[in-house]
Amino acid sequence: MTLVLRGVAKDYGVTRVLDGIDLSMEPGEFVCVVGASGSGKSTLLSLVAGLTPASAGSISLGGAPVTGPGPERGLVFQSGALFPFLTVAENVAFGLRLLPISRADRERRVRWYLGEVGLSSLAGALPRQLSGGQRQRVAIARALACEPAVLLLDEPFGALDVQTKEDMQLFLREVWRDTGTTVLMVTHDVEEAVLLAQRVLVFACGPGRVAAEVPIDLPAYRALAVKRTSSFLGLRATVEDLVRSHMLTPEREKV
Ligand SMILES: Nc1ncnc2c1ncn2[C@@H]1O[C@H](COP(=O)(O)OP(=O)(O)OP(=O)(O)O)[C@@H](O)[C@H]1O
Repeated sequence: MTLVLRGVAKDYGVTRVLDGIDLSMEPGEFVCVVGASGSGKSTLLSLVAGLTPASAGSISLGGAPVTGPGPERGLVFQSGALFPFLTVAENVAFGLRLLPISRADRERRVRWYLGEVGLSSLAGALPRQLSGGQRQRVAIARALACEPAVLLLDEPFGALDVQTKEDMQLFLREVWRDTGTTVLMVTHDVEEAVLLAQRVLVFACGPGRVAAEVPIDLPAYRALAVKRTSSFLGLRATVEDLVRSHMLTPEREKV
């Protein structure tokens, strides 16, 4: 399903925080959004998730307008936000209760996606018994279990240590290739964006908008060693420079 945003804007009170967002994502694409704090990156995800309505413009998925949350769009936040009193398997099964599928199919999906994120042996554990990386894996499995056309990720690895973060980045690329789901991911981390995405959108502030788009023409298979190649370092520098040059609000730029 193609995700299309046309002229999307968002106002909070009298403040326009996003303006003129045009974006089209083909099925199976991986796009990362980077940019200054407050440039509206999370707001963009909330709009696509249907958690809040756009003030102008249109958002559609597979030709159908987005008017609220739906199982075809899975959302994962930085904190994972698991239900603390449900086991890992129950957390993964949670969203499936809303889908018109049989109990056997539900159980099959929970088993499959727990296997996919490497947590089958922890199916009966509670979230507090898991590490931060394991909790994020459960959150991703929970979103994937609904087999969404689009996976929306908001800084999913922002709270993890460097080593765990790298493991999760490689894991996410694998899951993306296995499932063919479309991924729209917000991150502060330019290196992460260049490692994961097929193209990177750079947001600017005041109001939030797409200031630049950088295609990431690295090989489809990316091991961590790709980070040491000259093409990776060049792309990272390009995106970093763009982020920096669009950090200032127009008012500050005049000073
Ligand atoms: N519910 C809300 N009510 C009022 N203003 C809001 C609300 N949510 C976000 N904003 C404002 O909208 C702007 C964009 O916020 P948003 O969280 O989308 O930015 P961001 O780029 O994701 O920032 P960060 O990188 O710091 O997470 C900010 O100025 C923020 O204060």
